[in-house]
Amino acid sequence: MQSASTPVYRIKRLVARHAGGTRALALQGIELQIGAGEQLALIGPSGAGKTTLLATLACAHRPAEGTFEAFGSRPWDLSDAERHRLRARLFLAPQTPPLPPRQRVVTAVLAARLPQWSLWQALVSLVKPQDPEAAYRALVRFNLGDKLYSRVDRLSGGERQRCGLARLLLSNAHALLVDEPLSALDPALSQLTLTTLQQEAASRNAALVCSLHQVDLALAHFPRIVALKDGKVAFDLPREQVTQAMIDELYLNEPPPANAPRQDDLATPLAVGACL
Ligand SMILES: Nc1ncnc2c1ncn2[C@@H]1O[C@H](COP(=O)(O)OP(=O)(O)OP(=O)(O)O)[C@@H](O)[C@H]1O
Repeated sequence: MQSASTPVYRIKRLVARHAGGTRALALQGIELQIGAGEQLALIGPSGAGKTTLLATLACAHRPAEGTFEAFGSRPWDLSDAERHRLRARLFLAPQTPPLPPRQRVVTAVLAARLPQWSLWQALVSLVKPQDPEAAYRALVRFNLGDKLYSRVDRLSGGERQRCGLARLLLSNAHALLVDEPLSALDPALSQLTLTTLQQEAASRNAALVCSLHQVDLALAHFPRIVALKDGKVAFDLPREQVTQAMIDELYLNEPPPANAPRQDDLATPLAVGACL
C-alpha cells in the first residue's frame, strides 16, 4: 500500500547476477532508498554496475537476492499484468535507445505513449501519428524540433540519443532512469540535456536517477551522488560531502573518466554549484 511518504524505491541487501555460465555478481549488497522528487547521479568506473542497477530499478532485471520495492510494491511478487502496470510508472532511457531505424522520429517519440493508449490508438498512430504537436514540443526541448519527420536512421548518434530522451517527456513515469545520456553529446547539448531532464523530473515530482561518466557534470547538477564500484555502493552522499580523495579512490586503477575535474579545480570538500 502506497502512502505519500512511501519512497519510490526501497532496496536492501540487493544482489544481481547476469545470465551466463558463471552467473557473475553484477551488484552485491546494495542499500538504497530514493524518494519522490529526488535527483541523483550514479557514477563509477566502467563495469561498476550502473547499467545493471538502472535495469533493476526499471524492473527489467530481476534481482537474485534482497529486498526490492518500487512505489511500495515488490515487483517480482506481482503478476505479469500488475508488473506491466507498474512499469508504466517507470521510464528507462538506455544509452542507445531502441528506435526502429525506418520509423519517423514523430512515430518513435509518440511510442512513449503506448502504455497510455488502447491497442486501436496504437495501431492508428503507426499510420497517422496521434498528437504530433506533443512530439514536436518534446523534441524542441532537446533542440531537435527540425527532425520531427526525419527517419530515425538518418539521425546522428547524438540526435538519436536525444530522440530517445524526448520519449521520456511523453511518458507518465514518476521514476526517470537515464543511462549515460551525454555519451554522444557536445558540452552545450550536455548542459541542455541535463537541465531539461532535471526540470521535467522536478515538474512531475519524479525521482531522477542518471548514470554519468562526466563526474564534473554529476557534481555540478545533482544534489546526491551515488558511487558504485565492483557492484557495491562505494558512497552515497550529498555532493557537498564528496571529496577529491573519494573520486580518486573510486577511479583508482581506472582510466580517468571523461571530463573528470582536474585536481587544481577542486577544493576539498568539493565546492560545487547547482546549474538548475
Ligand atoms: N548481459 C550481460 N551478461 C553478463 N555479464 C554482464 C552483462 N551486462 C553486464 N555484465 C557484467 O556486469 C557487470 C556490471 O556491468 P554494467 O554494464 O552494469 O556496468 P556499468 O557500470 O554500467 O559499465 P559502463 O560504465 O561501462 O556502462 C560487469 O562486470 C559486466 O561485465
